[in-house]
Amino acid sequence: MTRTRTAALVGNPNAGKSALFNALTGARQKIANYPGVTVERKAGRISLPSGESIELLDLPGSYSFDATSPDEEVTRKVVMGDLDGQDQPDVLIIVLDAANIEQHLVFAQEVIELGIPTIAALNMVDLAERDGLTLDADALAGALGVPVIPTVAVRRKGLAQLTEAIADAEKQREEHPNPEPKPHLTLPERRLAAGNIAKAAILSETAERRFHHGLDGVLLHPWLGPPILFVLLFVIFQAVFAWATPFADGLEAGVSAISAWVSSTFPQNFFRDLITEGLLAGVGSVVVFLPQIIILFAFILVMEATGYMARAAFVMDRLMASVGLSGRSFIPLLSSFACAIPGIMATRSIADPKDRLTTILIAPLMTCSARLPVYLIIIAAVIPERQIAPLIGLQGLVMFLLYLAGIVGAVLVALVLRRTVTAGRASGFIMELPRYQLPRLSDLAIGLWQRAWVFLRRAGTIIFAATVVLWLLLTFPKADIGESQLDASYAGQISAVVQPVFDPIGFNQEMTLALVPAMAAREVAVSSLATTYAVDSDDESEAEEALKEQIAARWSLPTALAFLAWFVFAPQCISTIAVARRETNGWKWPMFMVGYLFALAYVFAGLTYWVAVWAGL
Ligand SMILES: Nc1nc2c(ncn2[C@@H]2O[C@H](COP(=O)(O)OP(=O)(O)OP(=O)(O)O)[C@@H](O)[C@H]2O)c(=O)[nH]1
Ligand SMILES: [Mg+2]
Repeated sequence: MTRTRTAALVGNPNAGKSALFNALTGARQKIANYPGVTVERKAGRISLPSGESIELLDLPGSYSFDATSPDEEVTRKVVMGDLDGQDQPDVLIIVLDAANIEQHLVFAQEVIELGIPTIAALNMVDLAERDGLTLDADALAGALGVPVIPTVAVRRKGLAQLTEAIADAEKQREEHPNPEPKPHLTLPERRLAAGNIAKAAILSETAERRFHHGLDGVLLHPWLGPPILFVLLFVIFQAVFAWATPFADGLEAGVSAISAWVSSTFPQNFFRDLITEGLLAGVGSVVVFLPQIIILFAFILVMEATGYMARAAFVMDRLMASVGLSGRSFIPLLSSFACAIPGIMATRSIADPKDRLTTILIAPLMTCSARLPVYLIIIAAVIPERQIAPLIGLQGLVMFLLYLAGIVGAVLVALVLRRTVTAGRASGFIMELPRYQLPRLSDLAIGLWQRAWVFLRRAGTIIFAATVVLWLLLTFPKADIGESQLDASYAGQISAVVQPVFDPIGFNQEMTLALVPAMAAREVAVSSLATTYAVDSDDESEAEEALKEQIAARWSLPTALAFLAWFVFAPQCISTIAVARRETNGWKWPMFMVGYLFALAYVFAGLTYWVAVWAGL
C-alpha cells in the first residue's frame, strides 16, 4: 500500500493560507482578516491533474521555526515531521502576501532552506496592485529557487497553476525522497536578503505607495518612531488647554448666567436650591468640559482614521514586550484612554490568559476620559496659566505628566505582575498595517458626536443621580444658627468618620466627601465639590463663584497635587470593577485590582503631599 502524499500550507499569519486551503479543498475553514486565526492543523484533500489525490494541511501562521507560541509550535512540529501520527509533508506551499512581500520573505527563506520541495504562492496580488505595486513572479522564482505562482485565493485565481506545481513538486519528492537542507542563514542575513529580493522583484511601484513606504520608514523607525509619538501626544495635551479654554469659559459663563437668573426669578425653596446647587453647580461643573473632551477625541479619531494609530501600536510593541506584554495589549489599553470598560472587553482578543489578565489589571491605570474633568478643574484652579517655553504651557505640561504617570504606573505594575502573580512568557506579535488615508469628515463628525453623547448622557444620568443624592445628604439635617451646614449634614457626618484615613495624605473634608460618591463615576468628584461649595457658601454671590475660584481660594497647592495623584491610580469606578468581575469570572481578580490600585493611590497621594509640603509649595 502506498503512503498518502501530503502537502502543507505554511507562511506568516494572515497571508491567506486558510483562504487558499478552502479554495483548493472546498472546505470551510475559518478565515478572518487578522493574524492568528488558525491555531491547529486541519486536513483536506485535493485532486491533482493526474487524477490522484493528495492530502493538504492548513497550518497556523508562523514567523519562524524558532517558535514561541503554542500554535507556531504545531507548525514547526508538523513541518519537521515531529508530530506523532503525522508524516512529514512531502511538499510545502509557502504562502506570501504580495503587499507585504519583504516581511513574508523572511520566513519563506527559512522554509526553503529545509530542502523539501517547495512552491511559493504569491497571494493577494490583487491587494498589491490596488496599492500600486506590481511584482515580477519570475524574478522572485529566480531569487528563491522555487516556482512562484501568483494567486488571489478569495477569487480562486491561479489555483490550476498551483495544483500543477504541487503535482510537479510531489513527483520531485518521489524521485528524491530525502530532502537536502540548504545552507542556514541567520535571521539578520535572512532579513537583509528579503529586502534585496523584494527590491529586485518590484516591476513598478506608484509614487503614492513609495511615499507611504517612506512615511513608514520614518514613523516606524526604531529610534525616530517613539519620540515622534511622544511629541504628538504632547501637542495634543497642549491643544486641549489652548484651544478649548475660550469655549469652556463661554459654557461656564452660560451656566452661571442661568444660575443667577434662576436665583433672582424664583423664591428660595427646596427646588430652587436643588436646581442651583445640585443641577447647575454640580452637573454643570462637569458639562463645561465638553470642549476639552471633543478636542481630545478629535485628535484620537484623526490618528485612527489616518492609519497612524495602528503604527503607534507597532512602535509601542517593543516597549510592551520589554515589560512582558505583547503589542496585542496595545489596542485594549488604548481604548482604555476613553474608558476602561470597552478596554477590558477588548482584551478578549488576547489569546494568552496571563497576558490578558495582566492587561485587564492595568487597564484602569490608563487615564480614562472621566478623569479629564477632575484633572482640568484642579489644574485650572491651582496651576498658573504660564508659558514655560515658547509654545509650552505649564498647565498642558502638568496634564501630560499626569497621563504619563498613569502609563509609567501601568508599566511598573505590569513588570511586577509578570514576575509574580501572572508570571509567564511574552508572546510575539506583528500586525499588518492599514493603508494611510485622509480622514473622512463625515466619519469624524459621527465619531465625535458619539463621544460627546456618551459624555452628556453620563452627565444626565449617573452624575446627575449621584449629585442629587449628595445634595440631599448635604442639605439635611439643617444646621443651627452659627453651625456650618457642611458639618451638620449627614454627608458631613459620614465624611467625618472617613476623614482620619485621609488626614495623613493632606485631603480636606470636602475632598474626602467627594471621594465617596465618585465611586459611581470619577467626574462626580467634580460635581460633588461644586455642590458642596454651593451648599456650604454663606451668601449667594459666593455660591455663584466658579468652582475653579473656590478651589483656588480654599486648597493649598500640596493638597491639590495630592488629589491629582490620587486620581491617577484610584479605582473610582464601580462599572470597571463589575466588568473586570465578568471578564475574569469571579471576584478574586477585581478585588486584587481594587486593592492594589487603592494602595497605590494612597501611597502616591501621600508622597506627593509630603514632598510638596517639604518643598515649600
Ligand atoms: N483581497 C484578497 N484577500 C485575501 C486573499 N487571500 C486571503 N485574503 C483575505 O485575507 C485574510 C486572511 O486570510 P486567512 O486565510 O485567514 O489567512 P491565514 O494565512 O490562514 O491566517 P492565520 O490562520 O492567522 O495564519 C482574510 O480576510 C481573507 O479573506 C487574496 O488573495 N486577496
Ligand atoms: Mg488560517
